[in-house]
Amino acid sequence: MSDQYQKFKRILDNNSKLLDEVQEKDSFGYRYDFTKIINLLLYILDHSFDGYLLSDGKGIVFYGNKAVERISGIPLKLIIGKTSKDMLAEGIILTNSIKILGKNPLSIIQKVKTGVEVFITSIPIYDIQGNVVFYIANYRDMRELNKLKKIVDENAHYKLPEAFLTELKELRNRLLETDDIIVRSHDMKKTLESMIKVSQVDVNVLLTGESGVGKEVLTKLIHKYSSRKDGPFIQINCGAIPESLLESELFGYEKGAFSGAQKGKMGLLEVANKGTILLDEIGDLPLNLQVKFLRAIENQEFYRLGGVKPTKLDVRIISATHKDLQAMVEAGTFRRDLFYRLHVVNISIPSLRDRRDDIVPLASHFLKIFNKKYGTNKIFASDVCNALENYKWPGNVRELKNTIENLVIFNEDRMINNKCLPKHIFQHESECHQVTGKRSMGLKESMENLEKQLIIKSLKKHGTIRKAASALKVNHSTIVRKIKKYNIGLPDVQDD
Ligand SMILES: Nc1ncnc2c1ncn2[C@@H]1O[C@H](COP(=O)(O)OP(=O)(O)OP(=O)(O)O)[C@@H](O)[C@H]1O
Repeated sequence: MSDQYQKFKRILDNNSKLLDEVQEKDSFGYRYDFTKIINLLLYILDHSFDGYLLSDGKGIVFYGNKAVERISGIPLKLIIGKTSKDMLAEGIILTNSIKILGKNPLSIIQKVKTGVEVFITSIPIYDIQGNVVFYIANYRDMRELNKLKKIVDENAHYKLPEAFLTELKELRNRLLETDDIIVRSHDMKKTLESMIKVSQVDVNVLLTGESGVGKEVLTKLIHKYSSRKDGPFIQINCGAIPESLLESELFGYEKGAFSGAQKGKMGLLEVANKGTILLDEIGDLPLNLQVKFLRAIENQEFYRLGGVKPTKLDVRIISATHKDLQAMVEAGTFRRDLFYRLHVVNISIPSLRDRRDDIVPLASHFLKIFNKKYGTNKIFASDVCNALENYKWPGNVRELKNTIENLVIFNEDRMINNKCLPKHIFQHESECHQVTGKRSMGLKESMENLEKQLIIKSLKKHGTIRKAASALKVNHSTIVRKIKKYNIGLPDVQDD
């Protein structure tokens, strides 16, 4: 104690005069005056670069440090004594932040009346009965975070200090959480890094990936973190609109351009001016429109149907497809010149079966969403995770989302176990798939997967760990160790 105290004293002696006021010496050593210690803590908070807001269990702010004022540009006297609801009503904050006063830590981006965007992480503090007694909200300036990101992007070729990169990644993860996008697998993290990088450069992007992998949600992310974020985000599915309407939808038309055109109409390329347009299913764009579109990109302008005055094209084009455009080019069904215009950067989003580490976090995320939507409180049994991870998910994240919604709606019991899952989920399960699946697993990972599957099967078949161990011709302790290693759930198995 006294060593620690001396160390603390030395640091403070060098930095401030406060310590003399904090301590009161008695005959046994040092006694502390807690009022003074709290003052010391507040002194430290006031000299912190990050902002801190403390509110009571009802969300009424009782303390804010100087950095909150510096970051938000709002005087503290307008904040202290108020809840976020009061601040929203008074126009001090422009986005509703009530959800940060929940039972769990949460991060949000909040816009305040000075126009500044603040990244807030709120952490509830509990008493021993589990009631929230107060909240600590950590304030960070989005401009600072974006500056940090820019430095990293611009200096990607230099080796930056590890701690700096770790912090940046952590911030990116937290930003993602505010966007409700779940990314845990290594491959998807890499894809996301490319997305964030490309969001900073105003180039056309071609996103490839099977249906339901998340092309649309990730396109919105590119738009949101780009310099066009204040412009519109427009989306059109080229495959869903009849060919006869697609041209006027994209390019617009002038009055009298065709019978029935009593008034002129803007096309989506014009509506998206200064923003981003997502052309989904670009492989379905008919050849005649491919020509017109190419011309628009090359000339940076286009004509409405029946129009004689050109309209400026100032949009970032993100095209998405689950088709093999390169093969279509070779087959002559997609123009090569347009392909190269759209494909300045190509980002390929892996199928869900090739990023199995994302499956359970996504399933838990959707369970939370649908529990909230339907007012339920369903939970997964541990065996469900294995089944979900082993299924091929041909419809990718969309199929997983629909499956979880169905389970929440139709499952009678609170606990969702393997028996509740649709039968087809088990039809694809086989060790062979584990070893020869499309994702290129290393030999070690493939062997481990196979080992895990064999243990699960043997446990299911024999019902006890000892019998399963005997069937697999290994010791009981080996199976126990591997159950732990692979996190295998044991609802119906006895530890004999
Ligand atoms: N990483 C993710 N985190 C959370 N939700 C996701 C994620 N990826 C996809 N989703 C959800 O899955 C569904 C399908 O995603 P999305 O529409 O982006 O796929 P897509 O690749 O554009 O599909 P399509 O090619 O059929 O248009 C959406 O409801 C989306 O919100």
